[in-house]
Parts: sequence; C-alpha cells; structure tokens
Amino acid sequence: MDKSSIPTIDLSPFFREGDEDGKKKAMETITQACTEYGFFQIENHGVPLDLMNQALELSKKFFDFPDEEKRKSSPNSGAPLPAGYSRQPDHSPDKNEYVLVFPPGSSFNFYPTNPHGFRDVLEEIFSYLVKTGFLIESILNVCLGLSPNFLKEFNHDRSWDFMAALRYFPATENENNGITEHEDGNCFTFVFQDEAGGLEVRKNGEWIPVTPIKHTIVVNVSDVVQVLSNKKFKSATHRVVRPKGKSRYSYAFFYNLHGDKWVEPLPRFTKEIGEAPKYRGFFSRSIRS
Ligand SMILES: O=C(O)CCC(=O)C(=O)O
Ligand SMILES: [Fe+2]
Repeated sequence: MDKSSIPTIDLSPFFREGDEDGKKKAMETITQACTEYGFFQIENHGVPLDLMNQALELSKKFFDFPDEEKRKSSPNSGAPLPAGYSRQPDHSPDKNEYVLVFPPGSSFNFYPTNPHGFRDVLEEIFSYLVKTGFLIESILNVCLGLSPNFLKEFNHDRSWDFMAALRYFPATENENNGITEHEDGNCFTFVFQDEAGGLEVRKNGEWIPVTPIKHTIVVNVSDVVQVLSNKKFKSATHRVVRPKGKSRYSYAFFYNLHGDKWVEPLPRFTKEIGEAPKYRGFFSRSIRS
C-alpha cells in the first residue's frame, strides 16, 4: 500500500456472482486500511455516477444563491432537528455551510425548493447510499471475523441516518480551517467530494491528503466500530483544510446507530482472546460528530 495515499478498492466483485477471489482480495485491503487508520475509498460502489455529479452540481447551485434565498430553507427555531440549510456561526472555527437531510419520507425533512430537482436528487442518492451502507456493513463483519449479519442485527434501524451537502468557503490569507480534526461518533461515514481537495486523514501522526478521485466514495470507519472491535479497526482522525481561491463541495452520509444503544467491546475481541477491554460500555447517542 502506498504510504502517502489511501487505498481505493473496487467493489465490483460484490456485485457479481462467483468472484470469490476478487472479494477476498478487496477484503484484505479493507482490513489492512481499517487496522492501520480507518480510511479507504471505494469505486464501483453501486451509487450511479451521474447521480453523484448531479448532486454536486445542484448543491453548488444552491450554495451560490444569495443568503436570503438559502435562509428560506433554514430550520425554524422550534424544529426538533436542524433539517435544511444552516451555516456555522461566525465564531465557529469551522467555516462551512450545509443542507442536512434525514431519510426520505422522514417528517423532519425540510428541503430547499430551489434549484429545481434538488430534493429528488437528495432523496435518491440517500437511498443509494443506504444500500452501499448495507454492503460495507456486511464487508466489515467478514473483515472482523463476525457473522455476516452481525452489524445489521446490532443496528437494524436506518431511520437515524442523515446526510449533509456541504460547502466550505475559500481559505483566507490568515486561516484555512474547514472542519477541525475529529473522529466521527457513528458506525461509518461516506464522503464524496468535488475536485477542490482539502480532506485529510491522520496516519502515524502525519496528515495524508485524500486526493479527490472522481466518482469514488471515501469510507471513514467511526467510533462505534472502533469500540466494538476493541480498536482492531480504528476510527479515523480527519479534518478539512480549505483550499485557497475556491470553495469546496462535498457530501457526507452518516451511517448511524439508532438511539440509546449499548456499545462495548465484543467478547470476541476481549475475553475470548485474553485482551482487556480498552473502553467501558456506553450508550451511544445519534448525534452529528
Ligand atoms: O466534507 C468532508 O469531506 C468531511 C466532513 C466530515 O468529516 C464531517 O462532517 O464529519
Ligand atoms: Fe467527520
């Protein structure tokens, strides 16, 4: 594996019958990436490529509207969840704005009506990302040596997932923070991005740029998988550095755990192999990291 970039894995063997060798090789690379730092990219992932293009084009159009237009789809102050358009407060070190969406059909959703077709594309891509989530979940089970349905049974309720269409403002002379370094608190996150670049993952103390490759999706293993596996798989530390002279557009899809779920290292990674748990159990809360 090239030390200065993150691996890209072709998932096509999982979409055809009988390519056991292809699946095995893909899973070996995924296992290595998750053991080392919890980040990899996927291609032939099942999400239609023209839909990814459309989603990025429409979010760019939306974010280019004047504030007044964007704020028409801001959540009301009494809204139970901040669906719709929001912008990080001026005092935040994170300089981005975003549209937050919950699963299609959720009564919490509050979609922009402009540009035309944005809502349809957001709903469609959300559904595809859930399907790719099922696939990644089943692959992670096998990579961890768990039963193929383990994560699905552990976490069967998909109504807690959400997705953000994001726009990062261009860096200024003095600062370039887009999202401060963090780990995601969910199971795993998918990111796809335009060509601007700026996402970085920390590996052995060094920041590695996740160079955009058109039509790939970044998979970011998060805290729940790290805790269940007693840190066999790492929750990746990542950040976004804003490029100069241009905005950056991305989508982040959070494959979450449903509310108030007890999470602790599994016996398979602790007492069954004589290792002490590295974490105490906790109730997960499904919140944006
Ligand atoms: O926009 C990105 O590339 C990453 C977003 C992210 O890390 C997050 O929202 O947690
Ligand atoms: Fe993140």
